[in-house]
Amino acid sequence: QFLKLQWVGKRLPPGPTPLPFLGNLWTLHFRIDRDSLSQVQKAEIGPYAVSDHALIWLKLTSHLKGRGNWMWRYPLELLEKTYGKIYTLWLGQNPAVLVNGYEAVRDCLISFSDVFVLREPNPYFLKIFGDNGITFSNGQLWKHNRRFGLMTLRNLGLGRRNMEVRIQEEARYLLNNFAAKEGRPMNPELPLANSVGNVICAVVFGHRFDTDDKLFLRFMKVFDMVVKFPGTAWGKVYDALSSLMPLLPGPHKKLFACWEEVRSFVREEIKLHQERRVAGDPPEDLIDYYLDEMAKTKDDPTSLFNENNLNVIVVEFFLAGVDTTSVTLLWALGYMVDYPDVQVKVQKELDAVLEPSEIICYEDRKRLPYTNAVIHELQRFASIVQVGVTRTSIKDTKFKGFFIPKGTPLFANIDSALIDPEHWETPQKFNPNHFLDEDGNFVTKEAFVPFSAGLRVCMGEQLARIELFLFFTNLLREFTFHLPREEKRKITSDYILGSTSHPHPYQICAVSR
Ligand code: HEM
Repeated sequence: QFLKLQWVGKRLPPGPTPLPFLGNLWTLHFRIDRDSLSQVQKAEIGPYAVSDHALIWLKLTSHLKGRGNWMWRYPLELLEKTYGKIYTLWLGQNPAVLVNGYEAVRDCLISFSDVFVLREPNPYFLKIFGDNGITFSNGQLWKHNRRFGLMTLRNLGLGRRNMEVRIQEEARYLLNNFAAKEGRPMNPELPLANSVGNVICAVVFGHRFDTDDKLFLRFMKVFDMVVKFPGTAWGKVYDALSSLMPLLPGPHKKLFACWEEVRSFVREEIKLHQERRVAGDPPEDLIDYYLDEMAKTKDDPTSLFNENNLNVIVVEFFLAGVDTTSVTLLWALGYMVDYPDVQVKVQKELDAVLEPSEIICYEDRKRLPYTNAVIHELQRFASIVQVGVTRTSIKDTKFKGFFIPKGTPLFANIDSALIDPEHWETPQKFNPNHFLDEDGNFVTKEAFVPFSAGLRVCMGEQLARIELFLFFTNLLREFTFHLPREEKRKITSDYILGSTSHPHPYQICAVSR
């Protein structure tokens, strides 16, 4: 096996020598630490948990103690020093190429966009989604579904009841929810997830749910479970032994029942839309748009519009759009508590520019350069998707002088671009000045790529940006956030590394201003 690894490795970019079975886990400072394992299992996991082997190992290495923040960056930085910006890591018995630094990441995602465009099939999501949807599909179907998704998001951004208006409404519900706590300590995680979940409900179903609606709460809870599963030890066993697992008892059986519940919730919504829909009425949400396309192409045997595909696309919008955005907001409140001077400065700007009862619009970001810079900086620094989502090469490829065989998993390390010292003055420090010029004007930065780039760039980027801006500004205008009196810790100094990195659960007080 050792010789086999050596032989296969010869064709790939350089990297540390892999050991049989373990590959390069030792290089990643891997050790099985009971604490880490249980934290990983408990971790809230977002859309990209899947079975990305690298993420699993990175997760396990992330809780090593004694080196301060951003543990997993450290071994990757060491590897970069030894092997350069592009190297191979053996994650167990599977090789993966890591591409580091903004320039190489950009070339990989943009110049080679049509080459590194495939997603690796994943047993867990393959079983649930089959060949449908956007995030895990490839080829013609991916293009077709992505085009439909983008067109729908664009259309929903227009008109009187557009997405911005819906988010403004949702922000008001969130403010009421926080205000009801009257400054007592609370964990903001669930209210944030429910609000962001309701924005996706507005996009796909055309309506929101009361946050005490039992059906909605059950949906969010079951959904949370199915999303978390791939990050658990059992989830990893499932992916490793996927052909055997259907024959064996275990928690995965329960999980697939949960998936069925999620899908039947969505099926019910589709049915309601079908019953209610009057031909010729303007479509109001993603399901309406899709049903119209299905009706238009019903006599075309080659049409890719079908109900199963619709169901998966709807589920994927929750999968990709809830955890990512709500976790970013969770970090946002954590940074405001940890950096009270930044919080005060944001509030001063909001007070100076906006009337107290003025409805905040996304356009207002242009009048609020400091606040806008803070939102960008916290996205950069929180770096929630870490190394990014795996791609594979569509063909044998020469990339920056290295041979990448067809089908090799590859990570364009987004995090390495977000902390590239060539592009950021103080890459390892939370510093809103990264996005301000000397006169305090907001400046964009090309290395700011939290949504990735190229053909597979995040489809919900615009929606997420509007959500982050409106939720953040509304919350900061209304409340001052601080730790409960008896607590002294820093919220943002540590994190749980799931598929998105989360702060450890925390309690804060939202005191009305
Ligand atoms: C702060 C929030 C968000 C962040 C940081 C984020 C980040 C990302 C990243 C890094 C990718 C992978 C792109 C690649 O493969 O290179 C991605 C893909 C995707 N995102 Fe987001 N995302 C966010 C919110 C959303 C929202 C709100 C939606 C809802 C519509 C969404 C929908 C998607 C979809 C459908 C994909 C798959 C695209 C494809 O494979 O073609 N995301 N996102």
